[in-house]
Formats: sequence, structure tokens, C-alpha cells
Amino acid sequence: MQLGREHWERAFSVLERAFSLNKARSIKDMKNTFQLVRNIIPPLTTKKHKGQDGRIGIVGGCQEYTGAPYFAAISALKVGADLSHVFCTQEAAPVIKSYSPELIVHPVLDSPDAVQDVEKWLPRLHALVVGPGLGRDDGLLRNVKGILEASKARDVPVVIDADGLWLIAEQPALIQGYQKAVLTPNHAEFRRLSEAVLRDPMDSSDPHGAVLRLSQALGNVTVVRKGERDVISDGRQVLECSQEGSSRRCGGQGDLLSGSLGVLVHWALLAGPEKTDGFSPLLVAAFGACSLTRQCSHQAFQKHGRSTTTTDMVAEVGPAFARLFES
Ligand SMILES: NC(=O)C1=CN([C@@H]2O[C@H](COP(=O)(O)OP(=O)(O)OC[C@H]3O[C@@H](n4cnc5c(N)ncnc54)[C@H](O)[C@@H]3O)[C@@H](O)[C@H]2O)[C@@H](O)CC1
Ligand SMILES: Nc1ncnc2c1ncn2[C@@H]1O[C@H](COP(=O)(O)OP(=O)(O)OP(=O)(O)O)[C@@H](O)[C@H]1O
Ligand SMILES: [Mg+2]
Repeated sequence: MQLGREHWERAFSVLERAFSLNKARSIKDMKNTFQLVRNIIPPLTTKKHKGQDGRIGIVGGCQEYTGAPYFAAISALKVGADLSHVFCTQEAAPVIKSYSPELIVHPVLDSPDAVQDVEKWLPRLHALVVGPGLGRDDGLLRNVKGILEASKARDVPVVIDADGLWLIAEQPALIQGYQKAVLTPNHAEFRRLSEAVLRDPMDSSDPHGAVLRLSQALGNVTVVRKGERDVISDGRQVLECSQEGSSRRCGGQGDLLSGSLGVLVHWALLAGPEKTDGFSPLLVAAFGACSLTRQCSHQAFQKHGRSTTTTDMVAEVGPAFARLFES
């Protein structure tokens, strides 16, 4: 199905270069950004082996939260990853396993050997999503610090979300300058990060500038600020995604986004900058995950209205992906 001009105008109310020297991009360019997402999607062929289209790890899941890592992990599979691993606490593991036979669940996160237990899987993972349903237990966060350090040492791309961002707000040096990191803060998480990193109250009149500055202060780590419009920056360029979503704000939508992003980050880095037309691959991946999540929300809301939950959105990942990127 062809998407009309109105669609593109809505989807990208703004797409701009970060610096005034560079001129703002036209709608045609904006439309091309959807094309860039299409460019990074690997073709489905009979020649590939299991695992080639993505082996994604989710670090999260504790006594309180089992839904969040499930939503992230199942979304990664529904987007097109072949294998989805969850690294969670001992007691969260049977619960998460019981939600889905499709997930590989490792009950290691609260073990004294947590870092080594996850590290031995790192060579087999294409990306790690750190934080959905992690909680804020000091011991767990210490282990996650070690896991992040091990991931950086092995050059594994990381998406950091939810309580992973709590850790980054406490210790921004952990991620400073790591070019394969994407942070996906919601409103509260963005405020905490800004206060920690910029030591400056947030400027609500300039949402683009606020995301740009945070990314720059973190050494060009890619930042996705979720909200009514999603603002994405790598400290050089700013992209905005205002794909029509819904007014339903049920918990778990951000987990769907971060799990999807784990796969898209892998695909974008594999495709490389020649496929993303000079844009950073991570920026294109983030735009893809934001528009997909919002489209899932839109489609689920059309069917379920006020009763829409994240499970309904997960069921829309396939059709939403096809509509946005494969039509
Ligand atoms: N089913 C589950 O297991 C779920 C678990 N979750 C987990 O819950 C933990 C805490 O996540 P939270 O997102 O609650 O983080 P926080 O504990 O930092 O809370 C964020 C707060 O900000 C508020 N807020 C959100 N958007 C706002 C806006 N635009 N303006 C003003 N206030 C706003 C929310 O109501 C919430 O109270 C994380 O581990 C997360 O992954 C969530 O992902 C939701 C689903
Ligand atoms: N006011 C809004 N209007 C439209 N879409 C929104 C709005 N706020 C958030 N979203 C969308 O909802 C999705 C999740 O963002 P949200 O801010 O709810 O994340 P979150 O709080 O981390 O979610 P979670 O409950 O999974 O932790 C994103 O795709 C974002 O674009
Ligand atoms: Mg969240």
C-alpha cells in the first residue's frame, strides 16, 4: 500500500541537521528515512542459518518485574531476530519461561558469578538490551555494571532502557563515549539523566536541543527521548518521530520499543553507513523502532480501544512492520 504525502508530513514534523549551517531536510528526504530503515532489513532467504538474523540478549527481570523483559524479548523475535535470551534473577526465570516457550531464559543475574555467566554468552550475541524490569537492587546493579563493561570490551552493541538508565544516571562514565550504545529514556528517565550529566535544569522549550546536548555530553551516545513525539540524536543530527500512535499509555510499550531496537541496531550496524546515506546507522535503527512501536500502538488501539494492552501491541508487530517497511 502506498503511503501518501500527508502520512509523511505527520510522521516527520521535523528532521533536521543539528547545526544551523546545515539546511533542514525536505519531506522528500524525510520519506527517504523510512527507505533507509528498509535498506537495513536483511532479506529473508533459504540460504541463512538460525541465528544469522539476530541473537539478542535482554538483561532484566527480577522479583517485581517479569513482564518487561518478556515484552522486550518477544518483540525482538517478532521483529525478526532468530533467538532471544533473557538474563534475569533466579526467581524471575520460571515465571518468564512460563510466558513463552520461545525465550531462552538464564537465571543468573543475582548469582555471585553473574558477570562471568553472561560474559560467556557475549561472543554469541549481536546486541544486548539492558534494563527492562531490572529493578534497582544494589547487588543487581553492580552485576549489570560488570556486564556493561564486558560488553564494551567486546564491542557488543547495547540498548539501555528503564532501570539500566537509573544505573547510567548514577554512573554516566559507564557509557561515556561508547559509540555502540543507545539510551531510550522516558520522561522521568530523561530528566534524571539530564540532571546527572548536564547538571542543568531541563529546557522544556527546546526538546531537540535538550536531547542533542545530552547526547553530546555523553560523548555522542545515541539518545532516544520517548514521548508525545520521540526525539532521537547522536549529538550531531536530530530526528523526530511523530508516527501516529495512540492515546493509550499502558505499561510495557517502552519495553516493546527497546526489544525491537536491539534487533534493528544489529541490522543497522551490519548494513553499515553506505546503506544509511550518511546517517548514523544507530539513528536509523532508533527511528525504525520508534515508528514501529507507535504503529503497533495505533493498530492495537483501533481494535481494542481503551482496553489495549502491550500484549495487543505485540500481536501487531508483524502487520505493523509489513505496513511500514515492507509495502
Ligand atoms: N509489566 C512489567 O513488568 C513492567 C515493568 N516496568 C518496569 O518498571 C520499572 C520502573 O519503570 P518506570 O517507567 O515506572 O520508571 P520510573 O520508576 O522512573 O517511573 C517513571 C514515572 O514517570 C511517570 N511519567 C511517565 N511519563 C511521564 C510524563 N510524560 N510526564 C510526567 N511523568 C511521567 C510515570 O507515571 C512513572 O511514575 C522498570 O524496571 C521498568 O522496566 C515497565 O517497563 C512497565 C511494565
Ligand atoms: N504522549 C504520547 N503520545 C503518543 N505516543 C507516546 C506518548 N508518550 C509515549 N509514547 C510512545 O509510547 C512508547 C513508549 O514510551 P513511554 O514513554 O511510555 O515509555 P516507558 O515509560 O519507558 O514505557 P514502559 O511502560 O514500557 O516502561 C514510545 O513509542 C513513545 O513514542
Ligand atoms: Mg520504560
